[in-house]
This record gives sequence, structure tokens and C-alpha cells, in this order.
Amino acid sequence: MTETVVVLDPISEDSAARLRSLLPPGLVLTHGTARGDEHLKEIIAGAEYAIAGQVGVNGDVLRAAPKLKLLHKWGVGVDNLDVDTARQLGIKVARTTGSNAVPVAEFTLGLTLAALRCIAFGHAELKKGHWRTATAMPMQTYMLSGKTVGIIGFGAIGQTVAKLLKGFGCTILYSKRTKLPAVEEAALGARFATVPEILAQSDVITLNCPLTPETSGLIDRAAIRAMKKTAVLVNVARGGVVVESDLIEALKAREIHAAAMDVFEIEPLPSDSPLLGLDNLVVTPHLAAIAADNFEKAVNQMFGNIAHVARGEPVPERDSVV
Ligand SMILES: NC(=O)C1=CN([C@@H]2O[C@H](COP(=O)(O)OP(=O)(O)OC[C@H]3O[C@@H](n4cnc5c(N)ncnc54)[C@H](O)[C@@H]3O)[C@@H](O)[C@H]2O)C=CC1
Ligand SMILES: O=C(O)C(=O)COP(=O)(O)O
Repeated sequence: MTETVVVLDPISEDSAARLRSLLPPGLVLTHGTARGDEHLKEIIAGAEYAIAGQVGVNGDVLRAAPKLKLLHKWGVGVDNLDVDTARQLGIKVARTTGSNAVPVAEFTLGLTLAALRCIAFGHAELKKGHWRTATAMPMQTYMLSGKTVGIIGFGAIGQTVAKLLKGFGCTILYSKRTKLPAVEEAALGARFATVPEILAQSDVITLNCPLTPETSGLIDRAAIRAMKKTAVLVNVARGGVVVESDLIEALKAREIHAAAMDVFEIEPLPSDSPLLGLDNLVVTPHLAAIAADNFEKAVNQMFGNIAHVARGEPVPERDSVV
């Protein structure tokens, strides 16, 4: 019997065709064309498997899916999914653990350099016709080489950031729920530290943790005040880890050198957001995981999990959330 996989995010017919070319046998793929819960309820109603990228999936939507066996995150951060309701309804939840670690870690370094070296700022100024004048370069630029980098959230992405940083000769501090064994720390060249230690000692602080009740609002005005004046804050985790209004005030007052953000409290970022007016902030529209040459790897991992459930097997432990 044919079963249905629905992609809940609105995607183009081209993307749907690429997904269909990788789909395991015995499955058909449908996809969203619009935003909003009513549309989600309609398209999830007949599906056995649902895929959610950035779209929010709440309990009402899940209750409209009587046949649903598996809700799969296309990515890793499951804060947009109502995992508790899925658990209560007996719907499995999975994610593609580690699938985007390399693209997101590369992007983290890209944003770090863009902010430290004023690359994004210089780009924007030159496009306005300003050539390295005093008004065009109000900020210092700082090198990454030899600096202390604090990584908050040291899982697949954070550890890949540490690996990529090796050529820069940085001191790497990390925070995570449980300290890594010494042998792994040595291999990564990283030292466990508390968040207050990271805030006080780092030249670059990168957020690579999930959004949880513990990390929500972790970087507030007090945390920013605990950072060095020359620090750069990079957020590729989730908007809610940073109190945006506090960051705006701190950047306006030049309490830190600069920040870079790929994720925001509200996405898409409203076009009148005060963040867009700050010259010491680099912004990108939740792009870190998107790399054309990583598409197939991530999709194969996700479809592999769906195929397990279709055969009546559990999702491999690495990717199982519920
Ligand atoms: N901007 C983007 O496009 C993307 C953003 N992300 C975000 O990055 C997050 C991390 O992704 P992965 O590294 O793949 O996940 P992961 O599950 O491999 O690692 C998460 C790490 O955060 C740590 N952590 C959890 N709570 C913490 C806390 N309170 N303080 C410090 N560390 C804590 C965990 O111990 C673990 O080391 C995702 O949850 C997601 O929110 C992920 C992919 C793309
Ligand atoms: O994996 C995650 O958590 C992501 O944020 C992925 O974002 P994406 O929807 O793949 O651009």
C-alpha cells in the first residue's frame, strides 16, 4: 500500500521534484503551497509521514493527522515542533542530527569574520559609493587569529566550528550540558568553561545551542555587559537565545564591537526591525544550513529514517527525538 510523505513548508515544484527523485520506493510526496495552520491541517490530514523545516507545527495540526506515524524535522532544532503533543498522540519525532553541521559551522565562521573584520559593513558602504572614508569606517577591525573563541552549545555544529578554527590558532572554550571526556577535548583543542567564564574571557562568542527553557534569553543585557568591549557575538542558534531588545541597546551604545545574527525572535524578520538600522550588526535570513551541495546528504538521512518507520522499525537512536 502506498503511503504519503507531506512536506509542510511551502516549497517549489522544482524542490519537490528533487525530493521525489530521492524518495524511497512505496511512498508518494506532496507538499505545502501556503502558510497558516488551516492549510497545514488540510495537507497533513491524509499523510503517514510529515516533514517540517522552519514551519511551526502545533498540537492542533497534529490532531488533524489521524494517520501520522512520524513527524520529521528537516534539520536539527525541534523548537518549532510540539514534541510533547506528538508524544501524547503516539507520533514519533525525528531530526537529521549532524546533517548540517559543516554548512552551519562554515557559516558561523563566515559571520564571525564578516563582523570582526567589518566585511559586511565595508560591502554595504562601498555599494553606497563610500570609499574608506572616516565616516565610512567608524569601527576598528580585529583579527580572528590567536583570539579566544567561546562556543556555547558544543554538539555537532559547535564541535565542527572548533575543528574549522584549528588553522586560526585560537584558544577555544566551550559550554555544554555535560563536559566531554578529556581525550575528546584534546582532539578538538577545546576547554570546558562556564557561561560566565566564556562571556568574560572570549573575543568571539558563538551560540550553537538549541532553544530550550534553559537557553531562552540566555544572552541578555547583563550577559552582554559581562563581555569584553571588543567582543563579537554570533547567533546561528535561535533568535530566542538572545534578548533582541537588549542587544539592540548594547550595539547602539557600542558596548561590544559587533554582532552577527542568522536567526531572530520573529522570522521572517519584520522589514521595520530596528536591527536593520545598526551598522555594527551583520544579518542574514536564516541561511546557515542551506548549501546546495549538502541537500542530498540531509535528505537521504531523513528519507532513511522514514524508510525505517515504513518497514515497522524504530528510528535510529541518533536521530530519534520521541
Ligand atoms: N541557523 C541555522 O540555520 C541553524 C541553526 N541550528 C541551531 O543550532 C542548534 C544546535 O545544532 P546541533 O549542533 O546540530 O545540535 P546538537 O544537538 O548536536 O548540539 C547541541 C549542543 O547544545 C548543548 N546545550 C544544550 N543546552 C545547553 C545549555 N543550556 N548550555 C550550553 N549548551 C547547551 C548540548 O549539550 C549540545 O552540545 C540547533 O538546535 C538549532 O537551534 C541548527 C542548524 C541550522
Ligand atoms: O536545522 C535547523 O535547526 C535549522 O535551523 C535548519 O534551517 P533550514 O530550515 O534548513 O534552513
